[in-house]
Amino acid sequence: MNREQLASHQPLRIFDELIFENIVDDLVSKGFSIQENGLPEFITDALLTRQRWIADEEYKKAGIGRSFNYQKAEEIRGDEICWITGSTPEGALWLDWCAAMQNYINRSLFMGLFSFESHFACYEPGKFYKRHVDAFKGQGNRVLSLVAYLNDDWKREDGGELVLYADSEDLIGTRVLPKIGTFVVFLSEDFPHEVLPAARTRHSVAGWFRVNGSVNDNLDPPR
Ligand SMILES: O=C(O)CCC(=O)C(=O)O
Ligand SMILES: [Fe+2]
Repeated sequence: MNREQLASHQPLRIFDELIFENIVDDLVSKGFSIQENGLPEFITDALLTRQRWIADEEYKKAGIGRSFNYQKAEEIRGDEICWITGSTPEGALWLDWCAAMQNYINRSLFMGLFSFESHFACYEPGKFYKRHVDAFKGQGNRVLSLVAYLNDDWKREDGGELVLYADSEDLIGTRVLPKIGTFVVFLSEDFPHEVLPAARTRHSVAGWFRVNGSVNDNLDPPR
C-alpha cells in the first residue's frame, strides 16, 4: 500500500479485548456467556442513538425461515426487526466491534467465523418469542448467537426475560433481564431459548456469526 492509499484507508479501530477474553473463557467452559454491564459505553450509546432514530416504518414484522405466513409466525414470535447494514456511523461502529469480537474468537478458538448479521428488535407489551434454537445441527450456518439489550431500569416484573436452556431437556433454564449494558453470547445449535412476554416495550439487538457454507459457486452467506 502506498502512502496515499494508506491515508485514504479507514483507521483500524482498537477495542479493549478483555471482554472478548471473558467471552472465550465462558464459551470454553460452558458454551454461553452472560455479560452484565459488559457492553462498552460507546457501543450502548451508539446503539441507543441509532435505535431512537429508527422510524416505525423501518421496523418489519419478523418471520421465520424463508417461507412463512405471518399469522402462524406471530404465534411463535411477535417482535419487529430492522437489519443493521452499517450505513450509519453508529451501525458501522457496532459492526466493527462485532468484527473485532469475531477475530478474537477465531484467533482463540479456531471457530472459523466468517460473517455476521444483526438486527434491532422491538417487542411491544405482550409480545414474546417462544422456545426455539437459532440453528439446527448440520443445517444452516449460524454458529454463534449474540443478543444485546438496550432497556433502562428493567425489573423482574417487567417480564421479557431471556430464558436460556442448557439442552432440550432443561425446563428451568437461566434467566437474563434485558437491561441496558447486558449482552449474551451462546452456541446457536446448543441452547434452546425463549423471550418471555414483555410488560413494557423491549429493545434489543440480536446477531449471528456464521461459518462459510459455500458449496461450489453458490455463495452462502450471500455478500
Ligand atoms: O431478545 C432476546 O433475548 C433473544 C432473541 C432471539 O432469541 C432471537 O432473535 O432469535
Ligand atoms: Fe433466538
